[in-house]
Amino acid sequence: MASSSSTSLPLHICHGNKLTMIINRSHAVLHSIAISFLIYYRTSFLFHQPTPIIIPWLLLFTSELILSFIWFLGRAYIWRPVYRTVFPERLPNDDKLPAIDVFICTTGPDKEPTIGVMNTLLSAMALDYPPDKLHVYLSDDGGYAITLHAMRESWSFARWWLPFCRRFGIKTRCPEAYFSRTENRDSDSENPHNFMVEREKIKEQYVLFKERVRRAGEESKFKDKGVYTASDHPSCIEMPLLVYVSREKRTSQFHHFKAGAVNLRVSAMLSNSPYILMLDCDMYCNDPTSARQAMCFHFDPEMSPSLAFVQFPQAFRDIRENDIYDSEVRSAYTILWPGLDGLKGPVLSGTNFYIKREALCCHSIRKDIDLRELKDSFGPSNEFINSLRQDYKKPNLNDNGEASNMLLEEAKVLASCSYEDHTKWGKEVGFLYDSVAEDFLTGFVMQCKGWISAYVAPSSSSRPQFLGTSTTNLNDLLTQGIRWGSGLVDVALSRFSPLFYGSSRIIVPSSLLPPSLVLCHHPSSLSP
Ligand SMILES: O=c1ccn([C@@H]2O[C@H](COP(=O)(O)OP(=O)(O)O[C@H]3O[C@H](CO)[C@@H](O)[C@H](O)[C@H]3O)[C@@H](O)[C@H]2O)c(=O)[nH]1
Ligand SMILES: [Mn+2]
Repeated sequence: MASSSSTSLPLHICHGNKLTMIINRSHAVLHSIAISFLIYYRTSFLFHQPTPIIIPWLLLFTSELILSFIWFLGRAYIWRPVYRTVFPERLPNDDKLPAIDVFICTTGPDKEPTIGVMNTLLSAMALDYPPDKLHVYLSDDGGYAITLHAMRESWSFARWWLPFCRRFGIKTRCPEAYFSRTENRDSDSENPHNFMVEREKIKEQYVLFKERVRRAGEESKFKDKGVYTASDHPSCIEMPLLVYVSREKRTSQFHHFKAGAVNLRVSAMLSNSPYILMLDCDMYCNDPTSARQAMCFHFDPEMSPSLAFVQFPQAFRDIRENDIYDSEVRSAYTILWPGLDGLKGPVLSGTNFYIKREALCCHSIRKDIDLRELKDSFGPSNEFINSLRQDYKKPNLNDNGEASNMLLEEAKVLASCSYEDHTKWGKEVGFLYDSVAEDFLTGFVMQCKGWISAYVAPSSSSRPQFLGTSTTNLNDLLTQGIRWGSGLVDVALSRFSPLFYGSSRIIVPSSLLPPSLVLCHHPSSLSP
């Protein structure tokens, strides 16, 4: 529980449901007794009655033991489920809030429609947070000219959209979602006529913006990437506030998918905010107060020193009524994550989390640390190493919010694909490369190193903090399932295998969490 600096009232409270806990634990005890009897029965049969059917009997017993072990690991989830309530209105004044860098990742317009990505971008720019403390980076992993062009268009449209949202207290700050709603009672404006006139004006601008982006997408200069392709292009950076980043990609160098695309170095050069919000390009900010909700934990003097990230659930807006494939992954966000939150916190879930930059860069830089040692970890850039030494507090921008040409040149060097050679990026620093499930692996290693996390689900009366699109057809679902499964197998077989790596450092039952995630949540991932 945290107290705001101005009052003694807590910024957040954590409550568990005692009755659920008692029922869960009693059930676990009863079930364990039943399993013990079963094991006793099988063992005594094996010792006392040697029969010709010994092989099937042994096979059956082995499978029962494996299933019991998986069941045992899964108990960690229900051992101590907790729920959080936040009080963002008790945060200190805006001038005391820390800056936030928002990272939105996209791979290309073929799979991820440009206008959808721009909507996510606009919703992030419109977060209810001091505008000078919000920096939005679009990481375009394909390096598409159309994405950069659409981003410039979004910048122009944002000049209409952001003041409108702030003036009328609009809650749905993703323009597409806002204008496609029929009722539009989102504002409690005192002057409804004025509001409606203004709304129509903005809607007109939005339609024009969409049309310009659509037309540009059809132009050959944007369709044709010239000599470059999505996996072979140089780096490119545009700014300010809204920053376009496309890291360099070469076919000769492995790119490590999203983990490689999330470029912490470029943002350290420009804004260097102490907190980072990660977003998938199809996941927009549905509640503008999420940043302040996260700050309720990061401002907690007791929790903050070891708190790596605050995770929000993934909610989806395209779930069909029957959801036959469970695209909503409901059990994860309603049962498992609150269960993990009662222990050491939820696992990193790829998107919708506010993370401390320091947790991703491993450690704060001690003043006495050797420069050579720093360069071995972070690469040769002196500018980048200086940014670490500034303790993540001083943005490198001038009074107009602009970066010098020299800084932009340095940022390009940092975005090059060879910069990471012979450094610890991806091995110990940043998002880890050992698995395609970079989120799970990075979060798990962080927790092994002593960091904790918190989970904030929306209350029944409030709106989901983030809304996105899910996989609704079997083909996409299988592709995603295979990627997640193989990502977890990568982890299970890597030097970070949870069966060995975390166990000695995390106390039981927390140590059971990662292996239980692999075994219970994705048991298929262990099958060949
Ligand atoms: O090479 C890549 C691949 C993906 N992405 C981006 O990563 C995000 C997630 O990719 P997606 O293909 O949509 O994966 P999902 O399975 O929907 O995503 C879940 O699983 C991923 C791990 O497999 C996490 O990274 C995601 O945050 C999590 O939401 C998207 O914004 C992509 O644009 C890249 O930038 N580069
Ligand atoms: Mn996705």
